Amino acid sequence: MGCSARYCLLTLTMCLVSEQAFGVRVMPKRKKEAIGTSEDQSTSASWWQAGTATPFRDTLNNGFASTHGIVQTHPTGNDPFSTFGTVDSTAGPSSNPFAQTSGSGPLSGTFRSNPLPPLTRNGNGKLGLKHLDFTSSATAELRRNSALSAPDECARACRENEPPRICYYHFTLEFYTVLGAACQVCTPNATNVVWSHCQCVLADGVERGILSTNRMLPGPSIQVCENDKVVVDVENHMEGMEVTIHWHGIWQRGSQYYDGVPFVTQCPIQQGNTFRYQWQGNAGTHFWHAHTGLQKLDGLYGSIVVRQPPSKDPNSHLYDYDLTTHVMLLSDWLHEDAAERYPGRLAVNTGQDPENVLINGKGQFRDPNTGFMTNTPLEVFTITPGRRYRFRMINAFASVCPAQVTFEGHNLTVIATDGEPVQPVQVNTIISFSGERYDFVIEANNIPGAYWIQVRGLGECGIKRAQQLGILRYARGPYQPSTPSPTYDIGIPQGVVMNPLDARCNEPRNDAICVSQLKNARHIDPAILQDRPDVKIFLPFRFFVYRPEMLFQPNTYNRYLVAPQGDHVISLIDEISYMSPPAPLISQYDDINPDQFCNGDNRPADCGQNCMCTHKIDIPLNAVVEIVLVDEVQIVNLSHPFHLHGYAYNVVGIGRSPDQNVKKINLKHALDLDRRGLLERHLKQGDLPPAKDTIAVPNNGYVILRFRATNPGFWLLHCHFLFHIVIGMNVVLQVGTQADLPPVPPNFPTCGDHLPPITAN
Ligand SMILES: CC(=O)NCCc1ccc(O)c(O)c1
Repeated sequence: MGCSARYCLLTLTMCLVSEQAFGVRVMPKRKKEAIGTSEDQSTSASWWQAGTATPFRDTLNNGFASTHGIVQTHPTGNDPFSTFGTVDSTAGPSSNPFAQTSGSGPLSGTFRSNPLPPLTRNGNGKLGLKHLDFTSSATAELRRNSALSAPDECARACRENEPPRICYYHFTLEFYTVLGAACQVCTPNATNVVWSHCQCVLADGVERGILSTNRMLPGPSIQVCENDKVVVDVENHMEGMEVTIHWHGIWQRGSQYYDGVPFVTQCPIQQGNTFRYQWQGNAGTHFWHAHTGLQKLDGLYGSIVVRQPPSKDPNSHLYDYDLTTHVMLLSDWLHEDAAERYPGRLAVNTGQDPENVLINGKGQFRDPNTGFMTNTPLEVFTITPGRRYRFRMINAFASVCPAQVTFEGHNLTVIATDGEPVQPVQVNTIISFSGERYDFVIEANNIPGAYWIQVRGLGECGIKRAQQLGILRYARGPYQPSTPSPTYDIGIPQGVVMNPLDARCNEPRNDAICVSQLKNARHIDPAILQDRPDVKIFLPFRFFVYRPEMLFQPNTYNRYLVAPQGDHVISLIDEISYMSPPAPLISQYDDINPDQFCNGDNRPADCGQNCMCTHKIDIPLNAVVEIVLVDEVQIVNLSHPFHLHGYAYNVVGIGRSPDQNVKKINLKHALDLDRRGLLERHLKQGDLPPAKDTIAVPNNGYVILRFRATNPGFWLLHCHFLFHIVIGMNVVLQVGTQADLPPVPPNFPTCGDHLPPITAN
């Protein structure tokens, strides 16, 4: 019964499963013993009942999810409904459920003996040792080195004068499965942070192969305090695959070689190898993801939260809680490997638009053909009446769809974007693009109950009407919202929108707020606002559309993407399509043939319309840099989000052509507008352009960014849409020279071509 070729209705699957892994429902008491968690566990039995979208538990009151603990910014308040109490200096070890197994306090700086959940029993009632095997390498490292702190010790309230920690993580990357056999052993019961108690990945209830980190989706969350050192051992067990991990939003000052860009800052990590990343985090909401190939879209991502003492956050007075569980990672989701969509097909499953959207890896899916809906758990965020909560939203989409987030019955006060604080603005809906983060405060000031959270995929996602729901639940209130579930077409009213798609940013309006209208909550280097920057770079970008006869000429093998309408395209920035060099710029610069490099001023001879080379622009250290990104994409209605590694830049202007006669903006027109002083720049005394590291260039428009190039390195600037990266929408900014960079650590892996002389027998 029940299983179509492509997916199983979870109800049926889980009914089967429950017979094997029983106890969950039939013998709740034994289940309780077996899993050794809080009594609330038994409620989880109800979630697979057919036909309902009942979320089965709340993320605050669960057992092992307590690795999340609770991080509170103001140690005076106590959340009366939290099971584990709040983390504050007076709470001592008991605030940390793992710490209960030992005697030393959380500030001792030494690793305590038992970082693992208690041993579990398997279905036969025997002790299952699986968990020990699973985390053995992490455990071993932590045991060996007493200077290291475990992930749950690092996810804490931050205070001034506390010594920094060294926070250790071990990521095991594997091929894995949604609804795999692990789901016969257990059902996940929480938003897991670092180690999942249960290795069953449910996603949206549709079976598929994925790539996973520690058998979790999303992968582990890294939550630390500013000045902590983060150490992540990435162990690659994806057969036949290489990988790098990029720490999106982390500036990597002094650790430039750990930025995770293949062939720019490192050789990719080979199968069977472990690569140790070490960095110190700048404060804010960030995330990590694979930067190689299409792996991110198959599941290799997770959140990063770098907290500060409240005294250092200009908006800390606006919220009472900054919980480890109130991270909201949005991802788009396919029901097949991403590689099925690249270079792309002409007949079935065309284009690159996702089937679904996930919130923290959770969601449900409605089969458009049968109308059946899976009933996997939705994400639930629990709040207490009267309190104000900081939410940290991460757009980890890979496709071109913007994500629109709306909370039923609650305003959102935006207080930060891409990790950088802004002066608070109140909105009802946030539209975000791949790579962006928005932090907002929600006050639990409505009638205690359960409220819908709606995340709609816009743009191309409108074709499949991809959306996902979550629940904002008042503690001790009902689990199920009283209103009908919002649909794609009849959703929660959007109200005032952060980041409107029309990008009308330079006129008064009360229905929307553009990013360029946000005000930085921090001081701005006056040099940023000077009339003339030291370096000014116009970067137009577009697609090149191949004629098939050109693309499929015998003995040529140019890359391409089959776009939704069937065009075969590559990406161009300043008429160049980025190609990776054969070895990393940062560690093996001299191994690279200088002819490999190019830029607008140095185009290789006879480089045609599809010019492919390693696009690199040199920038003097400490220069004030202005970049004008100009959307030259014809026809399609896309806004491309550009991400810069190594920096947060100031967004000094967003706009479209003021010239009514111009149908399509291009480089020539943008240069002309600039000469006439008609490009929008907020550089007046007292202007406070917000700092970001990812910004959408409006369709048929431009964005102007500025930064002072104080961080030397090789920094990728690129469209964050995954399929645009692989067809070349990237450029490397080389800031300073090799002499300005720290040397790579000893035995840094090397790679490159192997082309020895051909020997005759
Ligand atoms: C004429 C033209 O520029 N065609 C490109 C269309 C395109 C390319 C890539 C995408 O991801 C997409 O959605 C659409």
